[in-house]
Amino acid sequence: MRTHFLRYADAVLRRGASSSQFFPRAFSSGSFPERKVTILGAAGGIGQPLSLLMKLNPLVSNLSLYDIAGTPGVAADVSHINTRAEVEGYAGDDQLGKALDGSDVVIIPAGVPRKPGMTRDDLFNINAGIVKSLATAIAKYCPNALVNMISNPVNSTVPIAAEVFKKAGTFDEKRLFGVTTLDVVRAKTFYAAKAKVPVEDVNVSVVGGHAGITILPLFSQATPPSNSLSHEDIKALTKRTQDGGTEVVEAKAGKGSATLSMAYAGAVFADACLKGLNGVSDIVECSFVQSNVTELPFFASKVRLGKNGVEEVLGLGPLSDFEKQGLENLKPELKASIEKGIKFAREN
Ligand SMILES: NC(=O)C1=CN([C@@H]2O[C@H](COP(=O)(O)OP(=O)(O)OC[C@H]3O[C@@H](n4cnc5c(N)ncnc54)[C@H](O)[C@@H]3O)[C@@H](O)[C@H]2O)C=CC1
Ligand SMILES: O=C([O-])CC(=O)C(=O)O
Repeated sequence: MRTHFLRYADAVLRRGASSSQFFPRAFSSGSFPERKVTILGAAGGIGQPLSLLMKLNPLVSNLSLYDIAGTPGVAADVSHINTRAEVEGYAGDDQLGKALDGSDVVIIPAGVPRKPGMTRDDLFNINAGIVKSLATAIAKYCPNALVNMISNPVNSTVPIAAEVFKKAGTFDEKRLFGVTTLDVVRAKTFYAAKAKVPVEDVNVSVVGGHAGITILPLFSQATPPSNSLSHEDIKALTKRTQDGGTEVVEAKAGKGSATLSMAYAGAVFADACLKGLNGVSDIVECSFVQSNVTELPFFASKVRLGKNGVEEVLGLGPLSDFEKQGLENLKPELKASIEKGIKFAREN
């Protein structure tokens, strides 16, 4: 599915078109409602390219960029791009409330990234506290916003945010999302290359969580289907998708983890949330949400997005024996990560 802003970005890249030349009348900013999007961690490796991509999105009327430092520069920079969104930069704790006030969507890529040899869970000690304080501010200043959690470990940071919101009396399970879109982006890319099908036609669901074996791509349901892939091919594609983050961490050799592909994935997911809010029908993306799909309280699967956030959490569909086994294998680790997040939020 092509999004408006991706079509726009494509056109800008291919034709060098200005926004006024490119936007067909139906897509001109006047036809979309006002939407404020706030990025917490906007001066970071993900935050900066994500700020750029959200500035290109015609569904955004106000783009609020917050970090502990450095955001005025990022904001001044992207604000010169001649697209709809008005940009504000906010730095430091005392500006957090203003940054969040009136937000429709809050995207959180705040926190430390991995270095080689680390797991995502190794980030817990630092990122859990960051996420808890940011979630506390969201509960206070924009309790109705859709929250897109990028900060790792997602399998724990989403339950932390949920606990904070419950304590504040603002929790709405329809409005809290762990962003697992990068797993889907990777699965699509790797599948297309192996199955030799055009990547833009490929659809693959990725379910479970967002770390190692908890990432479970459902290649048996991939479209277009491929008869040419052996069981060994599927196993290798699954492993590569599960290890995609580590592949980037190792290639960056100490300089962080995926930032550009994550910014793309974050922009795709935020765009889907905005379309849902605006009443566009049949917007479906995978996300780590409160769920009854399995016995685990949070689980990533396909989710239909609507005017209030999650409209429907979709089931898993028919699984291959390999995927059924993968599902059973991931449950203990995912359960432990969820419980770790809940315990942290309750005790701190
Ligand atoms: N969900 C996913 O698929 C992915 C998640 N990630 C995660 O995203 C997070 C960010 O990664 P990068 O951007 O590469 O890291 P980075 O270190 O480049 O940027 C993080 C930013 O967060 C800011 N920050 C720290 N504490 C903050 C606070 N209390 N309030 C606001 N901002 C704060 C920092 O100042 C920094 O600018 C990491 O936890 C990483 O593991 C990364 C890739 C994919
Ligand atoms: O691997 C990491 O640490 C960052 C991440 O979540 C990803 O790239 O999927």
